[in-house]
Amino acid sequence: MTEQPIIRFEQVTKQFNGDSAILKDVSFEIERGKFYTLLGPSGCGKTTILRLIAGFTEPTSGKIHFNGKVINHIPANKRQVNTVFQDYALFPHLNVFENVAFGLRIKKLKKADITAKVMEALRFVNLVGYEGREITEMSGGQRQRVAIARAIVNEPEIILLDEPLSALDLKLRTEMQYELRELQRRLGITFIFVTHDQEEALAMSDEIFVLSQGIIQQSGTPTDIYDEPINRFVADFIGESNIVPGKMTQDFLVEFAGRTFECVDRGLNPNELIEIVIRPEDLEITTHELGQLQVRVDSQLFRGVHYEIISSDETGNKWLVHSTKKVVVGESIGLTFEPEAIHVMRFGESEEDFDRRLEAYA
Ligand SMILES: Nc1ncnc2c1ncn2[C@@H]1O[C@H](COP(=O)(O)OP(=O)(O)OP(=O)(O)O)[C@@H](O)[C@H]1O
Repeated sequence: MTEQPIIRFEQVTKQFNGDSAILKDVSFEIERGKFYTLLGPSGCGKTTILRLIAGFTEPTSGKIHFNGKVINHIPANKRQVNTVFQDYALFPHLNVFENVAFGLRIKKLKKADITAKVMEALRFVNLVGYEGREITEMSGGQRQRVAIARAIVNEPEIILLDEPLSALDLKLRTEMQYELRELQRRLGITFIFVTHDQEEALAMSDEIFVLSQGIIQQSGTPTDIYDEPINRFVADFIGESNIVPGKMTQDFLVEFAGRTFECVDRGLNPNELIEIVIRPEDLEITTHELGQLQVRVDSQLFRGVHYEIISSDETGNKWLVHSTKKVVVGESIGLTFEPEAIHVMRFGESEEDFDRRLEAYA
C-alpha cells in the first residue's frame, strides 16, 4: 500500500470578500519527505496556498487534508507546520539563540531541553558559535539560516518557505539554493517552497506545481515540466522555447513550417491542430543544404557560453537557437533536430484530460 499524502487539497477554492476566486477548485497531493515548489507569476495564488496549509486562512470551499484528516478549521498553532517568511520575520531585539528558542519557550519546555534543541538546530544550519550574536549583526544569508533554524527547532512535519531567497544577491542566492536543498535531504522533512523564479524551481525541486490564475497548470518533476510543457503558458514560463503551429498528420509524424517531421508523440487525432515546442538548445546549426529547416539569420547576440540567434523560416515562424557556432546576420542556414526534440501541445486541454485520452488510446 502506498503511503497516504501528507497534504491533500480537494477542490479548494479561495475567495476574498466576494471578489473573484484567487484559487479555483485546486486539487493536489504532497508526499512526505519531498521538496515541492509552487511556481508562478506574481498574484497567481502561491502565497495563498501556503497560508491555507499553515492555517492562517481557511478555504471558501473544498477540503484540506493533513495525514488523512480534514484540517480546514484547525488553528495554525495546532498544525505541525512552520513557515519561513520572505523577510524572515526575526525578532530584532533578541539574539540568535533567543530567536530560535522563542517557540520552545512558549511551549514551556525545560531549560536544558531548549538549549539542546536550539544548539541542534543551529548545528544543522552551520551557525554554532553565533548564538550570542544580535540579529542586526548577521548578514542576509545568516539571517536566512536563523529563520530556518527557528522553523526546524519545532520539529514540524512540513516547512513552508515563502520566497525566502528573494532578498539575497545572485551569488548568495545560488549558494543558499544548494544549502536549502541539502538541508531538506538531511532533515527528510517535507519542504514547500514558493518562488516566481523558474531556474530556482528547476534546480531545487523534486516536484513543481506551475500555477497561473488560480489554477495548477501542470505538476511534475523539473524534467517533465521542462521537456513536456502541457500548454503555451508553461512552455513560455519555464525557460525559452520556440512555439509554432502545426498538425499531427498521424502517429509519430507532425507537420509544421510546410514540411513533415518524425516525432515521438502519438495518440492524437489525425490532422489535429497542435502547437510544436522545440527548445533553443535542441536546434543544431548546419549548412543550408543539410538542414531539415532552412532559415534566414535575423540577429545574433553573444551570451558568454553560447550565441543567441534569432532566425525565420519561409512560412514566417521565428526560431530562437542557442549555439556555440557563430553565424552571419542575413545568411541562410540550415537547422537540424532529433525527433525527441519535438514536443507536442494541444490547445486548451487540461493535463488530466490529456492523460485520460492518452491512456484510452494506449
Ligand atoms: N487578504 C486578502 N484580501 C484580499 N485579496 C487578497 C488577500 N490576500 C491575497 N489577496 C489577493 O490574492 C491574489 C493572490 O495573492 P498571493 O499572495 O497568493 O499571490 P502570489 O502568487 O503569492 O503573489 P506574489 O508572488 O506577488 O507574492 C492577489 O491578487 C492578492 O491581491
